[in-house]
Amino acid sequence: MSTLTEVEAVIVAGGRASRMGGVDKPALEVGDRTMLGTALAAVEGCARVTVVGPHRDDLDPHIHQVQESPAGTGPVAALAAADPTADLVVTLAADLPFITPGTVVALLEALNSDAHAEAAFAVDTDGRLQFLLAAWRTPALAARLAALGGDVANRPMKVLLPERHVTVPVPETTDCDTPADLHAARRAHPGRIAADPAEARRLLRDALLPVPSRVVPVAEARGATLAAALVAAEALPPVPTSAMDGFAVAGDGPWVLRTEIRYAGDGSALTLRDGEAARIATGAHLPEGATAVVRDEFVHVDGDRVTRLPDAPVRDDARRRGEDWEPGKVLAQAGTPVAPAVASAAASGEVTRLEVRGPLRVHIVVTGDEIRRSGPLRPGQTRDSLGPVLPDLVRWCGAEVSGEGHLRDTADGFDALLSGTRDADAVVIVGATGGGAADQLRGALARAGAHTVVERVRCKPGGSQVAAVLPDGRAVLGLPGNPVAAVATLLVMLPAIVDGRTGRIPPAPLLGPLANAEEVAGDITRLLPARQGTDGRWLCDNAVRTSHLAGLIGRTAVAVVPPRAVDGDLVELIPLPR
Ligand SMILES: Nc1nc2c(c(=O)[nH]1)N[C@H]1C(S)=C(S)[C@@H](COP(=O)(O)OP(=O)(O)OC[C@H]3O[C@@H](n4cnc5c(N)ncnc54)[C@H](O)[C@@H]3O)O[C@H]1N2
Ligand code: MOO
Repeated sequence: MSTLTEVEAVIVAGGRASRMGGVDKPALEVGDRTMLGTALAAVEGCARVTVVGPHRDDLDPHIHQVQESPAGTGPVAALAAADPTADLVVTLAADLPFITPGTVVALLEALNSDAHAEAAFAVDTDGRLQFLLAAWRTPALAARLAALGGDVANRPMKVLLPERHVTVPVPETTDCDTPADLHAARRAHPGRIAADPAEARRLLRDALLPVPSRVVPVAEARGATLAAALVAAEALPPVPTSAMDGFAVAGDGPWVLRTEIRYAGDGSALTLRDGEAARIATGAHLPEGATAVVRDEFVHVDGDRVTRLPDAPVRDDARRRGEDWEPGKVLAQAGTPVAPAVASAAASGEVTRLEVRGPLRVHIVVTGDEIRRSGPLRPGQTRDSLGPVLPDLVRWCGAEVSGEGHLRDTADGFDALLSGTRDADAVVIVGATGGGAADQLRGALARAGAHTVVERVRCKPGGSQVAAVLPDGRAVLGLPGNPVAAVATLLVMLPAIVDGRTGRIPPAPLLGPLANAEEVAGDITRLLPARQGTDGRWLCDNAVRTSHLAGLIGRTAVAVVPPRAVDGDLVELIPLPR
């Protein structure tokens, strides 16, 4: 067979996947790399590799990048844009998480084994032809494209099918078109031990698919994430307005004072003729004919005569229509949380409804036969010191509580929990990450068809946490039972679930310099209660009892202290609720 050095590869990696909430499908991770990364690995060694789609800054510079025109017009347009020149070309999609270099070799061998064949196509286990997973004689592909006479946009791949072709059974053809496909592909890969909390967050965020968006009145959007940009519907100000208490004037002055006074909220008709002035209040709309506003401090009024003071600066104290923005101005991009400023800017821009995802609805469960919420403790029981405060912590992370419960340590109970909380977007389970209880949680996750994203994290406390995704997209976060570990893990991980499921752009972490790093840093990342000293540096508590939250009293944040940190290092600070 030919060596790969005579072969080009074209990877079709376009557009936003509409069936997956508009995510960038080639960038989704399955296993330990993106699906585009899997495609690139499969064609490594080819003479030239072309990726067709939106430009990706993170690709190796030797990879050729082109975009079909217009963008998003399908695979035929993408192949036309790639324009390969080597004798042979391998084409593949960027949503095939199981293809390998062997898949590519099998296609090329099949093509070479039949001198008359113009192309070799993969067929899946059901015998269906995979048009994009193919090897072509490049002139044959060029001829098929030329025969379309430039009409390549949004054409089905079958228009390229040459009469003389061979097929190759390829078991790795499973593609990822829907969330269910993606979920099934990911389940085939084991969960990971994350190197630190930052990696755990990234893995979880990337494994989650956004919930469907909805259009709601602004007041109902608080706490959600914008799914579409907030675009001003009206100019601000919509009409010329006075910025000061003073006089609306027409012309250069001096002016004759009209008896009418222009108050804010006054919409009556008033027209100034050249040489006239009228008293006006801050926020009032300018009368017709007004050329400027002069504030009280800059004029002298004598009867009905108004003159500008000789040393007063000549300045217009009016706000002009559109001075702040014109209609169509993007006030906040998609992915922005609907915080008070966003809701307020929507009001200023005359926008009454927003397209949003979320707020994230979280179902909270504490587990453990020994845990008791209220009433006197019986022998063997432990007071539930987490259940009463978890709702506050969940809301602090920017989510809503859709339900709460206490679960006994039985397999049935865990199964019922996972199948019965479908109105939630995420399930937070406390105290089932280690020992026997963990088997209940992991067993129930396996029976429910979950994909475990994070199996453990290299950090202390919180190392035993589990994060998984259920087939319907719900996130499951298993928090360690020790209360300090549970709180630290929740504060680190729940915001990542909000990001992943609502499409929120991850907020930049809050950073601060450490005061006593050398005392508290260990071999793995530590999550420690911290407070700010008078010199502005952050002091961490080294010896923290994890069985109660009293150690968090008077502390402002949980510091994420990386291994071998030194004094003065900037570290992430996760604010604690006040
Ligand atoms: N042999 C080992 N045992 C444990 C290890 C270990 O590495 N080897 N790790 C310890 C650490 S660290 C943690 S954290 C816990 C994690 O265990 P689970 O997530 O399964 O949690 P539980 O065993 O159910 O509970 C641990 C601890 O916390 C108390 N707890 C649980 N829920 C509450 C609540 N709502 N309010 C107050 N206290 C709660 C529970 O009674 C236990 O004392 O495993 C350690 N063991
Ligand atoms: O895993 Mo435990 O969470 O270290 O405290």
